[in-house]
Amino acid sequence: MEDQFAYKVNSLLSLPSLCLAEMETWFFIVLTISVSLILKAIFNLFSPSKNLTHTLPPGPSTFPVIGNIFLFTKSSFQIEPILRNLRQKHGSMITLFVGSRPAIFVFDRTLAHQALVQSGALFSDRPKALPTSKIATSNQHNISSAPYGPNWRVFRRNLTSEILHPSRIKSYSHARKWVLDILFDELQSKAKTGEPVQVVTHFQYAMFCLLVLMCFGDKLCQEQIKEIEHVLRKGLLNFVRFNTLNFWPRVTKVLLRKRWQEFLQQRKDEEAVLVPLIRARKKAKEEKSIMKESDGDYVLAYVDTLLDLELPEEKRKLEEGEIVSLATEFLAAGTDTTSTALQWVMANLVKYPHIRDKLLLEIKGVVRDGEEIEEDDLQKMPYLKAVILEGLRRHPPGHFVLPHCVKEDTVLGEYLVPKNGTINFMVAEMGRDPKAWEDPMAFKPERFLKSEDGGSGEVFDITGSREVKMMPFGVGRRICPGLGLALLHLEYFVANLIWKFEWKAMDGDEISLEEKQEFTVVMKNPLRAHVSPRKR
Ligand code: HEM
Repeated sequence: MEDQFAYKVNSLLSLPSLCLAEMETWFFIVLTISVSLILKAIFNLFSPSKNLTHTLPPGPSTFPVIGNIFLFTKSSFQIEPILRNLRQKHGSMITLFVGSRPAIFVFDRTLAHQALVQSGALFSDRPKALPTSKIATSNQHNISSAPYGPNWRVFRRNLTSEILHPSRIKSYSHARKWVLDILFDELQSKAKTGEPVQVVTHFQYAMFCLLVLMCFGDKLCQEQIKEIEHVLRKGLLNFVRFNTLNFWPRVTKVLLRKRWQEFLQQRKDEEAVLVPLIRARKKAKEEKSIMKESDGDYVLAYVDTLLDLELPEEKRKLEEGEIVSLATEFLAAGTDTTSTALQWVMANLVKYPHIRDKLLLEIKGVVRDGEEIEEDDLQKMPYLKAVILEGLRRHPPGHFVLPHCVKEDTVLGEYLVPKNGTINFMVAEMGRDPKAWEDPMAFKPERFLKSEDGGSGEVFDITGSREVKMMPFGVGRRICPGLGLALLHLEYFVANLIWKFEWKAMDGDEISLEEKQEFTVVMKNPLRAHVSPRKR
């Protein structure tokens, strides 16, 4: 997730991913720059650090200047199996070179705990933004890209205490109901046609509506929401193309001028749809026409809190562009991650009727026929929680965290983590580690049930504070601040979708769990199912 969608899981490696068709241009670029870089690169490669007692983790041999050249033809998702192979040869910490900068990858759960939890203060920094990210994040003025320091603390505390605090989250329950009704209407009208429904776009739209309301307060009309969604999605879809501009910006500004213009236009388009909403909120605030909390319809919006925020070091309020960056981060971070997880969970429930039936039985034990599922009811559904956790373990929406870095050369395990590199953690691999999970590729929610609920497990701590067994939200100081909200959204929507509708796989259609990288790691064959209102 690192432009305004800093969250983009595709960017997790911070690698410019280039398609083969562009290789000619890139060879030309490489040649043009090689003379000036060669001395620097050789210097970096042979003396990556002043620390003489530890070496970098092992990895494949590199080309001077350009590092592991094969990286330039791969997306981050394609690099995952390469890293897996390298692990057989080199062990659980690997170094790849992106240009002359080392990028370290960690498979080991204990080392992840050591770095991110036990030595959290050392490993919580973010790398310097690449040129496109610098523009999109208003020079690292959002939570996910801000360096570990006072600004990050203020941004993050504002989000967690003002918007994501459990009592505040509760105050958005009417929004969840509103969005659930929109989703039900869409599914019902599709169900009437008798055709199978491809659910993912409906899930994405539902999550987006919810986040827009939390961000801007007002229930916008659906056309307006669709317009914002369209603009932001365009940016997401072009993300890899725009990322290539970072490879050698001075050269790409000449050779890929049109693409730069397209990128800058994208940012302008985002400002064009979001700035009027921010200004409207500001005006209402100035006119004191926003209703008080005691009024029934009042909702505090994320943007309201940003208008009040003061940057501790610069001692000034946020500029409009910075608010745009923080708002787009909020919308992007909370939408595709959650809708991807929702799709994976629903796919498993459609694929495995015995799990679906067990969940339905649990819901029936809590809610009577004809009644709605209230949010408080979710607390009485341990199997539902186990289904969601199993979904996040087996299918984490991001297979890496966002790149971390250290401010000073540091040692992790037996290796050096240098300050001029990045470090990332193999999220999906950890959740599928056979040493931590029996039969790890199977979908078995029971592994998360406590013994009193008929399972063998203990209370599972997803924050990994004592031990890392899986980390779909990251762990430590940079752990996803939206964790609680995401879990609530997943529980609420899964429970209601199972309660209101019957779900059936299409005749003869095996549900495939193959993966594909988009913004998150999604189903290669999106879930299509027969959906019909449940008869009671
Ligand atoms: C299933 C849903 C979600 C998943 C799997 C997820 C996962 C993650 C992961 C893996 C990280 C990176 C942690 C790291 O770099 O160490 C992250 C960061 C972040 N997430 Fe989420 N996330 C989800 C939902 C949300 C929601 C709903 C929001 C907000 C509304 C949110 C806001 C953020 C922010 C702001 C960061 C950056 C934190 C920082 O750098 O301090 N996420 N998330």
